[in-house]
Amino acid sequence: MSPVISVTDLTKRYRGGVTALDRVSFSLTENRIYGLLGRNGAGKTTLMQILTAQNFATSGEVRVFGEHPYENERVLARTSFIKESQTYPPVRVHHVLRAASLIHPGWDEEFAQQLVDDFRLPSRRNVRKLSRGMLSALGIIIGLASRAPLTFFDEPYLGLDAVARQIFYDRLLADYTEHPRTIVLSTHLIDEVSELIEHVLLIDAGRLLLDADAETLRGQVLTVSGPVASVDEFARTGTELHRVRLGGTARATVRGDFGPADHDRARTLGLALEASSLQDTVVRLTTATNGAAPAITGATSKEAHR
Ligand SMILES: Nc1ncnc2c1ncn2[C@@H]1O[C@H](COP(=O)(O)OP(=O)(O)OP(=O)(O)O)[C@@H](O)[C@H]1O
Repeated sequence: MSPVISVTDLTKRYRGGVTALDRVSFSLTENRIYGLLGRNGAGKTTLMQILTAQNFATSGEVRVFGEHPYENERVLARTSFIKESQTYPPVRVHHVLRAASLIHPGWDEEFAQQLVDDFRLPSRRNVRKLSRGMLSALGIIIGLASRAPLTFFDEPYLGLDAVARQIFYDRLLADYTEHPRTIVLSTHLIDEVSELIEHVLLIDAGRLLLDADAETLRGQVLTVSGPVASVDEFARTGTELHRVRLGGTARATVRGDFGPADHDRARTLGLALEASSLQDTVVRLTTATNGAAPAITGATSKEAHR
């Protein structure tokens, strides 16, 4: 099966010397939900802009549906990109939705109307008069109802309240289950989307730090706590990412190819053990060695140290 996206050695340098992307390589398979994660300025938006032909690479190869995306109607018609702070012409909401329906061949009008109701969007109001959260809801409705085979959401929920964000997650998951497609979701609200994400891409300072199946990753990063000597011993079986010490006890986040035998050993050592949350893993990996933590790449638990 050919990948939906294939990126090889992608580098983007902006004028002024910022390297936003530094030899990034990965591929995305169809019908998965990808989480594109990373700190502010990591390079996420730049990457999505290049993949949707809204920005140019300095070097490297990008293929979307096997083709170059630039000025490529075949590719762009199958792609939807919902940006943070998306702007619209000053027309009524239903006119914006009508325009979106004409651009996207997979548009589902009934679904769009249902989402308008769900988000309580005033469809006869001019978009200039929408609140910040309502504008975000409009982008989300377009992103979902377009049912594009490849959909990017770049921090789509600026100003959106917790209830509306939950509606977004619920509708996204339900619709994705019925109409599988490739979704790339960039967000800082990692805890909120951790159940949604099937595969994680973590970018830090322009470099791909993590390319891993979310379920596999859950077993690879563990937090152990107990007597310092036991924590020391357990930590030697992997890479220690973080440690907090409290008197004679310690709590450490350790990354490794752990299996049932390691869990048993932790118990024998008198340690409490839990899987690290995705948010914790991302925080620890991007701070472990001042952003220079070893990369974990590949859909399996194989690690590639660079
Ligand atoms: N047009 C530009 N000219 C110069 N530098 C830019 C430009 N656009 C982005 N950058 C820089 O490139 C780097 C990556 O920016 P980018 O917007 O891709 O990050 P991001 O991961 O999306 O960040 P955030 O999570 O804050 O939205 C940053 O250092 C940013 O300042």
